[in-house]
Amino acid sequence: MRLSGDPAAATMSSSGGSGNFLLVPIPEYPPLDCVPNKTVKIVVLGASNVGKTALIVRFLTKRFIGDYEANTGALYSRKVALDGEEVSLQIQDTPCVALQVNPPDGGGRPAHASIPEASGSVMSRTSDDAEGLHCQEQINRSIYWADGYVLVYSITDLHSYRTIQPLYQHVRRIHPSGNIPVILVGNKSDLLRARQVPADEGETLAATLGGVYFEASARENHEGVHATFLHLCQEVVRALGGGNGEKRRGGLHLARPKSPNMQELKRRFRQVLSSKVKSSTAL
Ligand SMILES: Nc1nc2c(ncn2[C@@H]2O[C@H](COP(=O)(O)OP(=O)(O)OP(=O)(O)O)[C@@H](O)[C@H]2O)c(=O)[nH]1
Repeated sequence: MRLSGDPAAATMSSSGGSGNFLLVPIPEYPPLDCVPNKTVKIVVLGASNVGKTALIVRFLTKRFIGDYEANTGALYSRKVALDGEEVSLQIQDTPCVALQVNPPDGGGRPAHASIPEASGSVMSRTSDDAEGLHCQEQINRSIYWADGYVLVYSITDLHSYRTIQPLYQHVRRIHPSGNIPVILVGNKSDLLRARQVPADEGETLAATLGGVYFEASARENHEGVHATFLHLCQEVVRALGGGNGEKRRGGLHLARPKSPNMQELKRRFRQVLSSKVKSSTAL
């Protein structure tokens, strides 16, 4: 990935929030700028707090930003050079999905999946399906829209790992047929001492999903995150019938960003300057 220059981090006072916030520009291309009929649409899915946003920010800016406002599901559009071809990459961040642990007597909410019907009928606000997965309507729409899927769990959170299988089943209910490129990411690999999910469990699960497993750390390592998104983009282009099948050299390079839309940034990222930093400067 090549970013022209290093996006300047800007510190701005928040409107309505408290204190200063560090904003990292994520340059955007308005969708109409997208390269016609060469668009790769990716959605990043997973339980709460696994690092979905951090992975996207690391991929797009090469930086790790520790804290964000609650994930509301932003869409990022970038032009990228993929194996020598220019494509428009759209990455949809999503709010967390929750695995409801249904009471043993099978009580709890009716098991139904509000999946977009071919007729486009309105779906219920949320959907609970047989595995007790709780998805907001916007997540179902993102699943419906996307060509490729990044399923994320944290290696430090067994529950987030257990969410992956029902989440994949849910994706399959929305896309019952065809090849849906999927990668499984075990994030926070820098927290080895807090590991709850062995790497081979991730490998095994990825194999059952028909995808590839990547262990990554949005905090520590840009290359690993880049390789993750590169692999999925190549799989999506192959699945969409682009290229002639074999993996070509060239990799993935982000095009020169336009000037960031700071108003847009205000809506996307905020990082409360950590009290540690303040107290250390106060010493
Ligand atoms: N140590 C470590 N912490 C990480 C890593 N990635 C994310 N985090 C932290 O995990 C927390 C959640 O990161 P987010 O990117 O907001 O996770 P999310 O999945 O978008 O969270 P939701 O808003 O709950 O959906 C933040 O405090 C991050 O700083 C990582 O690779 N290593």
